[in-house]
This record gives sequence, structure tokens and C-alpha cells, in this order.
Amino acid sequence: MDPRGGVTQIELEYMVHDEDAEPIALPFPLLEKLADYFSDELIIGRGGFAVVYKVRLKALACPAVLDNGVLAVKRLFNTHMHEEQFQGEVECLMKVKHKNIVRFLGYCANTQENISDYKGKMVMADVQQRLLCFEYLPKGSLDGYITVYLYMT
Ligand SMILES: Nc1ncnc2c1ncn2[C@@H]1O[C@H](COP(=O)(O)OP(=O)(O)OP(=O)(O)O)[C@@H](O)[C@H]1O
Repeated sequence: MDPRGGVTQIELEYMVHDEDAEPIALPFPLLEKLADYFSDELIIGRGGFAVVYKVRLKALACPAVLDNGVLAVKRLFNTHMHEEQFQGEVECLMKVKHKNIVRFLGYCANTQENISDYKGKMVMADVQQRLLCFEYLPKGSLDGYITVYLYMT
């Protein structure tokens, strides 16, 4: 654990390589840093409610034991979900464990209060960050395979 609380990168690396490890809460500063502050260059896809980033773990833990891990970090659009919906989604993902279903590694629910200008007035505003973290699947979208298959038959 980080002295300020939360999982460190090394712990995350070990977790990625341990298939029995349970999904955990991940600190926003860690995910933000790993995703290079959500650089456009790391975007691998967009869905109806999130942008997905490919995040490489640069092995800090013993390289002899671990390869670098790769994650898909899904950053939800700011306005998309209410708190109960996000919680429901995380609960549901935590229960699902199957070889044919992408592994869910963790989630992040972070709210920070920022002072910003709103119509000429300085106001305190909540900035919410909601992220879901999965193992990275290298072979593209299933949707693409199904579409190609349907065209070929
Ligand atoms: N675990 C993953 N590994 C690799 N690529 C992924 C992963 N998850 C998502 N992607 C990529 O990001 C794209 C968007 O994914 P996302 O799950 O946000 O949306 P979707 O499943 O296409 O649609 P919806 O918004 O209905 O969930 C996918 O089409 C895929 O290309």
C-alpha cells in the first residue's frame, strides 16, 4: 500500500499476473499516470459511455518474475452514470469470472472539489472520475469478427 492509501504500481503488477487476485479499488493518480494523463495516443476505442486507453505497465517489480502487463482502462464520460449505476456495474463485474469473459481488474471512483469560474462567479465544483480497469485483449473487437463472418457467409 502507498503510505497515502491505495494500491501501488508494483502491487497492481503482481495482481495482473495472479489470476486468483480479486478486483480492487485503484487510485486515480496511479491510473492517470499510467495512462500518460489520458493521452490521445493511447486511445484504443470508444464506446457509448467511455473512452478506452491501452496502458502498459513498465515492470517495476522483479523483471525476472514478471513480464510487463497491459491493461485496458475505461474512463467513463463525466456525465454518464449516477453513483448507484456505477456501483451496480462494479458489483456485477466483480461477480463475473469466466475464461470467455474479459477479466475485470479494478475500478476507480474519485471526486475532487475544484474552484472554477461559472458565469463570472467562482464556485466549488465536484470533478468526478469513474474508471474501470480490465485485462487488455490484443485481438480487436468481437464485433469486427462477427461482421466479417456474416459478410463471408
Ligand atoms: N479489454 C479490452 N481490451 C482491448 N480493447 C478493448 C477492451 N475493452 C474495450 N476495448 C476497445 O475499446 C472499444 C470500446 O469499448 P467499450 O467497452 O467502451 O464499448 P463497446 O463495448 O464497443 O460499446 P458499449 O458502449 O455498448 O459498451 C472496443 O470496441 C474495443 O475496441
